[in-house]
Amino acid sequence: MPNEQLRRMDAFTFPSYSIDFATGEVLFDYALTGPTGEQRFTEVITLPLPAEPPTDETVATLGRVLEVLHLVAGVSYYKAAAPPRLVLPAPLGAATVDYVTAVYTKGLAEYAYRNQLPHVLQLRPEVPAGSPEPPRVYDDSDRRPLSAVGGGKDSIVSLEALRRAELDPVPFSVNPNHVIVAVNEASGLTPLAARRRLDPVLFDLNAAGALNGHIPVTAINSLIAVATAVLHGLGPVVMSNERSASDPNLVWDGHEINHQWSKGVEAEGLLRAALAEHAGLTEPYFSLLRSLSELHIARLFAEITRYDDVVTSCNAAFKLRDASERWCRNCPKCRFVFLAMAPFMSRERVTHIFGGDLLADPEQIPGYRELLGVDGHKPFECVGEVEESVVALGLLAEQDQWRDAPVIRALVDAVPATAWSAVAHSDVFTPGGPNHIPPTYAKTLNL
Ligand SMILES: CC(=O)N[C@H]1[C@@H](OP(=O)(O)OP(=O)(O)OC[C@H]2O[C@@H](n3ccc(=O)[nH]c3=O)[C@H](O)[C@@H]2O)O[C@H](CO)[C@@H](O)[C@@H]1O[C@H](C)C(=O)N[C@@H](C)C(=O)N[C@@H](CCC(=O)O)C(=O)O
Ligand SMILES: Nc1ncnc2c1ncn2[C@@H]1O[C@H](COP(=O)(O)OP(=O)(O)OP(=O)(O)O)[C@@H](O)[C@H]1O
Repeated sequence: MPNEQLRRMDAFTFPSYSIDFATGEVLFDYALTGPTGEQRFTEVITLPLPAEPPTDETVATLGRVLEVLHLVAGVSYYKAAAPPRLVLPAPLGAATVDYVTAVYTKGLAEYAYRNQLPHVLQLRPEVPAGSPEPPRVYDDSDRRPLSAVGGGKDSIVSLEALRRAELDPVPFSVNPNHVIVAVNEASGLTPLAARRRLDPVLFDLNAAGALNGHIPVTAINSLIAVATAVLHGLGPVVMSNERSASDPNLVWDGHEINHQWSKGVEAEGLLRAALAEHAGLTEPYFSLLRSLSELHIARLFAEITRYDDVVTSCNAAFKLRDASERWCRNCPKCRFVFLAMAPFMSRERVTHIFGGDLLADPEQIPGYRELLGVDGHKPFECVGEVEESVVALGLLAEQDQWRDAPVIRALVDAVPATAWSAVAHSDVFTPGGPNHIPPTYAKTLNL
């Protein structure tokens, strides 16, 4: 569909979805519609099948989870035209409407900001009248946890904490790439995997200049994980989203713009409420690391050595095409994670993990100045707060292995005195903040 026709679409709809229990394939249909025609999309999500066919009760609960996933996964296709109307297919409860509304507004806020589409932040879905059947209650709280694995340090910390607490975690990933496969192999655990196949039409539309941008992919991964846990009779989905994921990058048009919104505690609470209301799940989903800063997580990761040859957080390694092998060593994520790990391990070890020494590369100084709050705003990446970067730099400046490094000296001189005094009493290593961690799990981190 030509781009100018796409831009005249005035509604986004969810025509249907279906699941084939012989293959695990779930087909989600979407449509951009308008006076000049419609553009259809189909996303195929393939869930791993359990050894035994699911019971009718499980099928019913799974169906409810898939109804929410159908709505949330639509963001990938909605963003191609950003029509003013979001027309939902069936009645929903208030909590579920709240979650879907937040996904399409707060979850797409960075996309709206970068494309200057303020109406997206005001989207209110059109919900058919009526109330859905109340779901059966499904208490999964005491079953084996499904531990989401993204290939980076955070989920490794969680997986090892769950293993150490003998909670017998099952690693799970969506579209596990070479990094995630390597991390799972290093763990020695047997993982579960789901597949997502985006409609190739979207790539054609992108190539023809369709609107594009950041989406709340963690919301999609999370619901696929919950669906997998229900289908396999497993317990809570354990995520590894840190405290700072809840903090916005900036405010635009009166709205917080948060690159990581669907990793934040607000998204976590809204999803839990929607799953309780629509699917009857009592303890479906939480982040084990919610009360920790990225720097604290990096310190916990430094105690684990079996993943040094595989751990990778760089987003370049997760592109669908032309992915990098591991760390690109020239992006905000690489810069931040290197800075966060360096204080807690030898310079040789962190250089080995990254395949190079970012703090020996003067070309990284401009990017580090952004992370330290000296220039610009916090990058639109999954990076820690400015305070965390300043604390990490301060720790390095006191270490013999780093104190005289030219890049460290340049950065220490660039950070203003006000920033140093602000972190003098930092709580970066003090767990805190709202979280939904069940008591059984809270003690697994041995904090
Ligand atoms: C890996 C990455 O950063 N991808 C973003 C990038 O996509 P790009 O075009 O460079 O390549 P691909 O990832 O191969 O995607 C090709 C196009 O496909 C569409 N698409 C892809 C995945 C999906 O779930 N939905 C999609 O619509 C999209 O149009 C792509 O252009 O730039 C894109 C445009 O800005 C982003 O949409 C891609 O973001 C991915 C969904 C992605 O996986 N991003 C994660 C690295 C990410 O953003 N992680 C955040 C989590 C934030 C959250 O709240 O969930 C983080 O680490 O903080
Ligand atoms: N492909 C995926 N499948 C399932 N869960 C994922 C996937 N990618 C990321 N996640 C989960 O989403 C959350 C956010 O991902 P993120 O990339 O921040 O985590 P990570 O890769 O474990 O750590 P890091 O922040 O060091 O990259 C984490 O809980 C992670 O486990």
